[in-house]
Amino acid sequence: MSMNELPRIAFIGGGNMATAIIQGLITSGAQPDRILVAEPLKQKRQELTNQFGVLPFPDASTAVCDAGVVILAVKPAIVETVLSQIADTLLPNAVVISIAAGVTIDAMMSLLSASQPVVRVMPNTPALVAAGMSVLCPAPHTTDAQLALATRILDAVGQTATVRDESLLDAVTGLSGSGPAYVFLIAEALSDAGVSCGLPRPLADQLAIQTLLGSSQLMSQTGEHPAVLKSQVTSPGGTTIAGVMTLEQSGVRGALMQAVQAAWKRSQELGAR
Ligand SMILES: NC(=O)C1=CN([C@@H]2O[C@H](COP(=O)(O)OP(=O)(O)OC[C@H]3O[C@@H](n4cnc5c(N)ncnc54)[C@H](OP(=O)(O)O)[C@@H]3O)[C@@H](O)[C@H]2O)C=CC1
Ligand SMILES: O=C(O)[C@@H]1CCC=N1
Repeated sequence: MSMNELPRIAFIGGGNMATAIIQGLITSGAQPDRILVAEPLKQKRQELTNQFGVLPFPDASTAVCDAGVVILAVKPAIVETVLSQIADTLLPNAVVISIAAGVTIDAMMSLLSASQPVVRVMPNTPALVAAGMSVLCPAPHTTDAQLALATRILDAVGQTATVRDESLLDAVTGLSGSGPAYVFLIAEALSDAGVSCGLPRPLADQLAIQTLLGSSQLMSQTGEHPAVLKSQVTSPGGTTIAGVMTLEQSGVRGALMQAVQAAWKRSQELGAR
């Protein structure tokens, strides 16, 4: 299926994640006039239309009436309100994709007809530059073809993986969903460190960002384990092992593990509400 053959896609909510996915779809060749966006804020609707040529709607129920895919990209707390708004106008075969953290398939199904295809997805913001990571979990009654359609949409903005055990999505949220924030925090800290050692800020920013990017590409392209690549940087008695030792002494590994676990638990709490 080429991008031009995708069904009409309605986004409910035109915020950060919706913008990232829309950008990826259009870059991959999707037709802007087959993408509909329901967004209450007039200025945001206008910006999306001006930037991408997508069709703007002030309310969700009109946007979904002839959409084959509906992507729920609103805050978790209002997913159920939106589902109640669209339940009557949704096409029976429209694939409902929710990217909301912690909103379970059961919670969604309680507001939809029992045969409505549903896929829950956890994406991340690098989708904006087609380097996202999205993990999909289909509802048990969703067909392979419907899952393949959802996968195709998310493939446009980066890599995809599928899990069948929905509870794993909380861990996915803690790692790849929230993970970009941890990486940005690390980049900021590395740049600050460079400045503290006398580097001008623009150069420190460039070094921090390119070091993270280059190291990620090296891991991804060689397929080598991070521990092997780390050992290639650490010369015996050299500079790197001195830096690594202070990171170990400050418990950086434990801190990162605790961060992922805290986000995992928060996702479980959101799902239990
Ligand atoms: N940001 C991220 O990194 C990730 C986010 N997610 C999930 O994606 C979802 C969206 O997050 P994000 O894009 O960051 O949030 P945003 O706040 O940027 O986007 C949500 C948008 O929905 C709009 N909205 C509110 N009510 C309605 C409604 N009734 N109908 C249509 N649109 C409405 C909001 O408008 P207004 O501003 O006027 O309220 C806002 O523009 C969340 O559920 C989050 O859990 C998942 C993975 C990663
Ligand atoms: O912080 C959040 O709740 C959302 C979900 C994952 C990333 N952002």
